[in-house]
Amino acid sequence: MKKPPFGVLLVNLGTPTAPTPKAVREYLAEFLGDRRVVDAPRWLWWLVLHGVILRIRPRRVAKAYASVWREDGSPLMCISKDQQKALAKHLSNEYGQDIPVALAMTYGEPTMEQAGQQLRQAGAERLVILPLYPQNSSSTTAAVHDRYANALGPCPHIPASRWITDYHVYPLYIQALANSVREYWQAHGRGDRLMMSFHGIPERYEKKGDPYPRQCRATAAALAEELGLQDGEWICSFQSRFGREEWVKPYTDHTLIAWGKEGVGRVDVISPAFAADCLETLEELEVENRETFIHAGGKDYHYIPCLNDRPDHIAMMAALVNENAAGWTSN
Ligand SMILES: C=CC1=C(C)c2cc3[nH]c(cc4nc(cc5[nH]c(cc1n2)c(C)c5CCC(=O)O)C(CCC(=O)O)=C4C)c(C)c3C=C
Ligand SMILES: [Fe+2]
Ligand SMILES: [Fe+2]
Repeated sequence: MKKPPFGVLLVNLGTPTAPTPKAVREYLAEFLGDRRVVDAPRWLWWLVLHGVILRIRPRRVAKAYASVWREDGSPLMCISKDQQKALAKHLSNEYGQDIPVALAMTYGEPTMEQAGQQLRQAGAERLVILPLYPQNSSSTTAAVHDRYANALGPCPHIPASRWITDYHVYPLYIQALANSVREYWQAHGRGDRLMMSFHGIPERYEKKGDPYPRQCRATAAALAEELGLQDGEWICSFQSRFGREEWVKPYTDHTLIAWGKEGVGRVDVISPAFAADCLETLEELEVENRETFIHAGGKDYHYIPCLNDRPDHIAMMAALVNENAAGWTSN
């Protein structure tokens, strides 16, 4: 077998194995136990997490997962596997030989160790690591970095590796987003306003230097420009608050309430922080926030899906990988 010039490690967040309180509890324990996600003092946070949050939240969140669960599993997992297969096919066609692409999740399975073993078995000695987070955050991208470093802990020979820390204004990313919005408008007509709703983080994290909110605002501005939108026709907002402290603003739900009261007729919503549809888009954005807007007096609410395995999204990933694999194209 001809050795591949490199392998690709795709990484996303992870998701429960089943839409049940038990599986959600296990998932949240690992996710929320990561100090990159919640930076509170360990002993205090451990008490709150295990003593309060993991006793209450899993039941409610499991119901939300059940409402979006697919026959083949959690949407985030199913779509990530589709992306992995499509990227492997795309790159293998380009190179005329198999380019191994492994999928790892930061929390749960497949683990970084499992993905690493798969890449080793395929003969990959150099890796391009692509965390599927367009914007770089300590709570996501840095957590991938920690897990990757930990997984390499026992390795006597670490592979050459190149990191894609973010692609928040990468032209092919912005173009793929714009294509999906234009196609949606062609099929369903166009709303009065376009809301670009990103997963939030605590305001405090931004003050400590987390580049994520700034990069979200830059993605939104670049997409607005690509679509030729004027000020007042679009907004960059933040969703999915967790806990009691202030998160980055403006909040998606508060904005929708204000717009509903103001008499905005139709709003179109896209979420350019997510490479794949997941609980936060399919339940929170598509269902909960629709109700919020309509209840406040809004008339019509349209959710535009994530890029998922759209060919222009996969082509964008391939281009990013190729740029980072420069000089590695032969054995
Ligand atoms: C876009 C990237 C994400 C950032 C940044 C992010 C920060 C962040 N998230 C939490 C807490 C939760 N997030 C939850 C779900 C969730 N978060 C992301 C992505 C980002 N999170 C995704 C893709 C998902 C969905 C996973 C799925 O299975 O579909 C959840 C779980 C759901 C719930 O209990 O409400 C929590 C909790 C924090 C605290 C944080 C930054 C500090
Ligand atoms: Fe999150
Ligand atoms: Fe949520």
